[in-house]
Amino acid sequence: MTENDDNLQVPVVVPAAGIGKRMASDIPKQYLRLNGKTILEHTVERLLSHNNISQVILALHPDDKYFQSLPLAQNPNVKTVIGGDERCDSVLAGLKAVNENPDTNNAKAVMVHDAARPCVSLEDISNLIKHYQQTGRGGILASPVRDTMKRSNAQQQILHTEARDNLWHALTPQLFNTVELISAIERSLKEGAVITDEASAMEYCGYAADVIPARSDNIKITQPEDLHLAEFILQQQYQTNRNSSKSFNEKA
Ligand SMILES: Nc1ccn([C@@H]2O[C@H](COP(=O)(O)OP(=O)(O)OP(=O)(O)O)[C@@H](O)[C@H]2O)c(=O)n1
Ligand SMILES: C[C@](O)(CO)[C@H](O)COP(=O)(O)O
Repeated sequence: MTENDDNLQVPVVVPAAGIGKRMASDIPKQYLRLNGKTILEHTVERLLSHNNISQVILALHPDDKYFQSLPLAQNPNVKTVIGGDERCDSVLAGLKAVNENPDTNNAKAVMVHDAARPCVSLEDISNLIKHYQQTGRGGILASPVRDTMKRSNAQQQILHTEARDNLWHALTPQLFNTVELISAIERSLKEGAVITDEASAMEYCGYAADVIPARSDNIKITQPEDLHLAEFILQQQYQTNRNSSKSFNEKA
């Protein structure tokens, strides 16, 4: 069922219950600050600045002691649930809240976006939503692989070179029919399928899933060296926005 409506509102589940092991920081990486705000705030504010997004459902760690001190905690458009042991568990908790919440349960489509991806562009989100509206098919933002890709054994001995045509980095948001995605994740978990993103659950259950070409600077902040890169990307994006709003005001 496509929803050709410019006012289509798509709720977003944001898994934010991780502990950031690979970041090796004193606090969960989503609460590290870049340009004066936590990564989580950057991400949620970016999402809520999109015309088709008015509800964010955050999945938080059961022992999260940081969120309540953020202004986000007072935002009526931000709801929270308790996440789970794995990302997919956190996503499922958020999806069930979308399906049960009267503010969001009439939405046929839902997006899932990592808290650790604050640099996502509004245009890419628009492209993902337009794809769903025009085709009725779910999809994921993805960036084409640019490097030669090698497959090795556990001893890091190269086995072969992977063909890289039609090979993509899966990004987020990922957009799917809410009920179908809940069903796919539940079945995948029940049957022990390895799912590291929403599309892998949909693929496992035979649902359609498309890639929508997107910017490669929609990075997932994972390791320490990602922080400076993300800070630079965000600074560039905010500067571009300032310049465009300045030139708009000068023309007005
Ligand atoms: N049980 C989990 C694990 C991860 N996440 C979220 O899923 C997103 C992507 O996961 P990842 O980058 O792996 O974050 P962490 O799991 O925190 O990182 P690490 O694997 O290094 O511990 C993050 O926003 C993270 O907070 C979650 O909500 N629940
Ligand atoms: C969902 C995701 O960001 C797509 O690339 C990725 O699979 C998350 O993996 P992680 O190991 O939970 O960071």
